[in-house]
Amino acid sequence: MDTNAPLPGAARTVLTAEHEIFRTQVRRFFDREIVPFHRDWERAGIVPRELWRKAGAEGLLCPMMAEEWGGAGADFGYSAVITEEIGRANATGVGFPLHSDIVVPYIEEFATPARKREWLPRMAAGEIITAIAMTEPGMGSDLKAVKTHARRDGSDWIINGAKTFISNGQNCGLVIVVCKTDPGAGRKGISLICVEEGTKGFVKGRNLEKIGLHAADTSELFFEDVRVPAENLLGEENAGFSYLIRNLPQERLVIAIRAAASMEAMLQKTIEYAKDRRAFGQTVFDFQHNRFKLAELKAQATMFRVFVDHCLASHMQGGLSIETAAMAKLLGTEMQNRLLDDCLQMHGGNGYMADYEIGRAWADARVGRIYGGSSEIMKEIIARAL
Ligand SMILES: Cc1cc2nc3c(=O)[nH]c(=O)nc-3n(C[C@H](O)[C@H](O)[C@H](O)COP(=O)(O)OP(=O)(O)OC[C@H]3O[C@@H](n4cnc5c(N)ncnc54)[C@H](O)[C@@H]3O)c2cc1C
Repeated sequence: MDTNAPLPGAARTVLTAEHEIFRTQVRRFFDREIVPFHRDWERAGIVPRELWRKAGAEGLLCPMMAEEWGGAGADFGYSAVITEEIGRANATGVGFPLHSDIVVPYIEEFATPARKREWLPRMAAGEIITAIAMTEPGMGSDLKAVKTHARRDGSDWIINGAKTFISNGQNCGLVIVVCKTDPGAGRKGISLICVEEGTKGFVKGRNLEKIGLHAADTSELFFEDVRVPAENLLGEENAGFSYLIRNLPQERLVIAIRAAASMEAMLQKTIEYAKDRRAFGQTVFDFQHNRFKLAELKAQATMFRVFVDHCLASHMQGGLSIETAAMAKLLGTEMQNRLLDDCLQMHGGNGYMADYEIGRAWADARVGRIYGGSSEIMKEIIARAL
């Protein structure tokens, strides 16, 4: 069965044959370099940096980056393929989309030419892994309440503050720090400033213990009188909030795309499991209750695939609105949580065992309703546009 088809027997129209050729290459890389090791990385709490360099050499990082900086100058469809393969393989520790589709685009758009020359080729090669630090111990959803502060001192910025829950936080070679640069100005007093690993006063705290996403490094980060050159500022001073808002639809679409792929893959595995597992003299699939449940799940996943492909097409044409991206994230992650719970149930006790993919996917999916803007914040965004 072709799990990439949105409707039985119908090919997806949003991606081209070239995208699908790329998928074959990505899948081969995943099967060779990621799938056999992901359980070990879950135990270690981190993915090795070496994987990033291999992915860079294979052209799997920053596909959209302009060729002059070391990228492929490709469209977002190529990024979508990588995200889908992460969802399909349940390789949730692999933070490529955060790096390629969320953090690096800020650098490519807003860094000075000298900084772009210095950083971007190394980011495409996987030599510099990136993170973005918005959330703080006392603040997450209400971004304008950020406390981390940066002040100008001659030709430098001096940053003080603490961040938490930062993805790629242990592995990052560079982090974009969301700072207050005009504390009295609310959202109009926020700037984005890059801090490199090894800068004096920049300390990586604990790799946080989570209930899922065990292979992903998620960290506290501390900034104590961290001095960075003025040119580490991205774009204009105090314009950071507007840059963040502009790029959020892509971040939310990435989460929705991964949810769609995860639902399809885990549903397919559950169907196979139910057809194989026997109880009361028949297969689990033979019970009408279970066949009806699987039929419902298939219908829901199919409906979401059509919507998310519509969003993907809109985004590739430059027309995905903030509220439509919020709808995709809200619907996708909420549906994914329900669907994976039903799939886990159909696995019985095996579903609760970490050796089975479904249990891990179920735990990993929970965060989708929280990060990248929680489900409640998505509803706020959608409601504002009503
Ligand atoms: C695994 C993981 C990885 C993460 N990665 C990153 C990262 O790389 N970078 C980063 O900066 N952050 C990251 N985060 C943080 C994440 O974005 C925040 O946790 C999220 O935005 C919610 O913020 P909060 O935790 O402070 O919750 P709060 O803002 O304290 O919210 C608590 C509850 O109140 C609800 N709530 C808040 N405001 C409203 C409202 N207006 N209306 C209704 N309900 C509301 C929320 O929906 C939530 O249910 C990560 C988090 C996790 C768990």
